[in-house]
Amino acid sequence: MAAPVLLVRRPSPELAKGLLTHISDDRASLSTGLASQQWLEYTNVFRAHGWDVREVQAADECPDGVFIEDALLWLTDLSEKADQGPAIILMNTPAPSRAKELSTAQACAETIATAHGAKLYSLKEIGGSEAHLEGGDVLKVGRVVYVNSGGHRTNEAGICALRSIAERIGYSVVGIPIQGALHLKSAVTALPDGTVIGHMPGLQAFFKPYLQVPEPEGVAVVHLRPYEALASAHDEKAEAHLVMSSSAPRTTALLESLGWKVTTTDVTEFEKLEGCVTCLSVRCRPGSRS
Ligand SMILES: CN(C)C(=N)NCCC[C@H](N)C(=O)O
Repeated sequence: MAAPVLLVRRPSPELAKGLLTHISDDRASLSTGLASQQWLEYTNVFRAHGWDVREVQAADECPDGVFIEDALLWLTDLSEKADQGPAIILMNTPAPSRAKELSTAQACAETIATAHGAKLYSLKEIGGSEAHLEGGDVLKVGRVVYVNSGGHRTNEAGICALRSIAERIGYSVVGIPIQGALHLKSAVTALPDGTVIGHMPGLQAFFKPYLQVPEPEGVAVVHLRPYEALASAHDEKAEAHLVMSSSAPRTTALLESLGWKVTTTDVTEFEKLEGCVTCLSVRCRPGSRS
């Protein structure tokens, strides 16, 4: 894989009919025109940093189709010999209005798997039709894959199916019981040095090191670094450039004060649907500084 691949799907014209679970309903103010502009600017941040941005086939009949992270999961091979190759896993959502997203996501996953020597898995084939998992419920921190065991989009059968894949390529899978947030990555993500960041109370019990951030929108960061690397305290901060929402200026200032390079981007229209900067893409990274 020459350049890392960013899988994205453009927003549906029906975006304002997207699902809401835990936040107040401001969908009436949502502008699909502004959402399209924000989505394009989001993809341009990655293009500007050497990512190969690939569009998954549009799914205009799927209001939440832009949240492609929930449909596909990429796991770089972090096993000792790295002889298995990466895995790209088709998720299995329990949300009826999102089920139709999976067919076009699968078509893209097949293309990526062929082009990049990845093994394609279907969660449903491994765990059965009642095994549910969405990519928003998965947070990779080095060789640990944290999965939400307290939500309603992922269940135990889904976690077991994921574990049967992930352990083969060097990961351990740890369930975290998140309550009161849609996905695991609605509550926490991680800095390149392995520090987990969150905003809701009570999360520090699950993660070490942990950093409380001042805004809920500040929880989500994506690393612009083009390769997967084991989280380490010695990560070159200048190299580990982060993308985050413009809706969290105090968190941006906090992370910059700690030496992290941050690029902010507007995702307000997606935040109205409980989305964030991680949901809008699948980051397919090669395994090392290749
Ligand atoms: C990290 N997050 C939150 C995600 N990966 N997905 C957001 C999905 C939002 C959509 N309206 C829904 O309710 O499915």
